[in-house]
Amino acid sequence: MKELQEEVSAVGQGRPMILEKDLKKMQYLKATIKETLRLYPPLPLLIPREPTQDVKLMGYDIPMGTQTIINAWAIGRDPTLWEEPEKFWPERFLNSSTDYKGLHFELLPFGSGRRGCPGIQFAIAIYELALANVIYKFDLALPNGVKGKDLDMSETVSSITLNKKSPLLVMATSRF
Ligand code: HEM
Repeated sequence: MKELQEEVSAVGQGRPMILEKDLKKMQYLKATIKETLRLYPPLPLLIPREPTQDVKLMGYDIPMGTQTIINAWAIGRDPTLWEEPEKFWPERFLNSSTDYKGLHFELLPFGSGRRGCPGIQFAIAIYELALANVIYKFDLALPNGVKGKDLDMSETVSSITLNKKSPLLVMATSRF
């Protein structure tokens, strides 16, 4: 959080708002969003697919028409793909070309291929702009002396989306 706020403050320089043109200077913000999407993909099982022909994949025979589910949540936490996969560690993306646009199969929050998410650019622009401005304008703290390490980060799936099991309570104090 400290690194994120320092980066956003350095770019904002006391101006009233962070604008879209500022975002390209915020590498830590982008890494933080990637790390969040790795650990908590909003559609953890993407959308089911059916192969249009018989496929042999990694030794498995998948007949045409089989409902196939891709577990992006599990891929994002696979210890053969990620160092310390359970750790929230945005720095892993700072000097890495890995992104979520569907070409790096270890990070698939928006799926991949011709049925991949067409809303990706819009979603990312909104995520970046909203997060940058919240962090820029407010100091955030947990209420009642709760420490970050004690926060309940357990998850649940309702319908097809991933949700936090218990609500996140945060105190926001205006910075200026
Ligand atoms: C953080 C936000 C979002 C996430 C994580 C997300 C994720 C996904 C995923 C995983 C898929 C299935 C891809 C696949 O099976 O390969 C999908 C499909 C889709 N998304 Fe998104 N999405 C987001 C935002 C949006 C937005 C903002 C829009 C529209 C403005 C959108 C429109 C669609 C549509 C229309 C499809 C179906 C594409 C098709 O079947 O051809 N999504 N999305």
